[in-house]
Amino acid sequence: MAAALQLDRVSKTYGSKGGPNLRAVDNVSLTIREGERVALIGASGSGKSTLIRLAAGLILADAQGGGSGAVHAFGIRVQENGRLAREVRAARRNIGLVFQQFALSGRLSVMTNVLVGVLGRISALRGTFGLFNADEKRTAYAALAEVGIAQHAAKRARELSGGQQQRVAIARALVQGAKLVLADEPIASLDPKSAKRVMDTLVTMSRDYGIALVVSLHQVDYATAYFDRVIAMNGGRVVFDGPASKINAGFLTELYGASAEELILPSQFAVAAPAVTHHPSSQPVS
Ligand SMILES: Nc1ncnc2c1ncn2[C@@H]1O[C@H](COP(=O)(O)OP(=O)(O)OP(=O)(O)O)[C@@H](O)[C@H]1O
Repeated sequence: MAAALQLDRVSKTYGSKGGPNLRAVDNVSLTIREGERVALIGASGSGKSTLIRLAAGLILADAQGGGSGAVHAFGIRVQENGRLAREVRAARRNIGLVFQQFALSGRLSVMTNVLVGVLGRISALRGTFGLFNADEKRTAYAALAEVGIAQHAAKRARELSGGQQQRVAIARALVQGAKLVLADEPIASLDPKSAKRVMDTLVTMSRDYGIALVVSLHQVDYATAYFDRVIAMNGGRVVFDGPASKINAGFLTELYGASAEELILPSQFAVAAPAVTHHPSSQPVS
């Protein structure tokens, strides 16, 4: 069975005017299995966002030759050796993105934003003119109901709160039929209650539909509350990849020194247990 995501010796170097180049991701190899849920943690600037963008083929890895810099999703090549793969569109069809920036089109309705998830499957012409059929609309509405915001379907996306917008992005990934969801700091800048709802929704979706999930998180407390496997990055490298149960304050200080502090929530913000519902009879909404 092909891995949901496979990275082979992937690096990304950013040039800076007058200064030294910065290696944001340094020779990372990792495998995420189908249906697996993984939290990606690390202090600010450790390379989490860059890694997620590389995985989605939104940015190109360094060209180093020798089969390095290869990214595959479900066995389909996304990029290799600093070039996007010819089959990248097919690979992306399986990948849902839940990103804070460029997530939604604020002036379009919530419903239309979710319908964008269908675009991978319908003709470009029909998509351009927004000609979605009744079946597609029903599917999109069902996905919005699934993430608990069907009542906002007709509103413009920008009228929704940050947490609601993240749930629209999750509904879009469901409609898309994504088998892997990459979420880049989906709860950054959300209040604790909204953050919990977004995390609950992501994990419920993953459990119910067997969707692999990679979530970058600033706060380790969410990583340990919601995930079995944690990948920790520092200076562009993977410094830990293992069970969440190993992560505690002492271990984080070993990994990050003083910057461990920014990863640990003050106790008044302790993360409540996940409210993850399981519907064994659920059918994919797509
Ligand atoms: N487009 C870019 N050009 C130049 N440098 C960049 C670019 N994007 C990221 N970097 C640098 O690469 C490093 C890794 O950044 P990245 O955003 O991946 O880290 P992060 O772990 O996601 O951080 P945060 O938690 O603050 O989002 C940082 O030093 C950052 O300044």
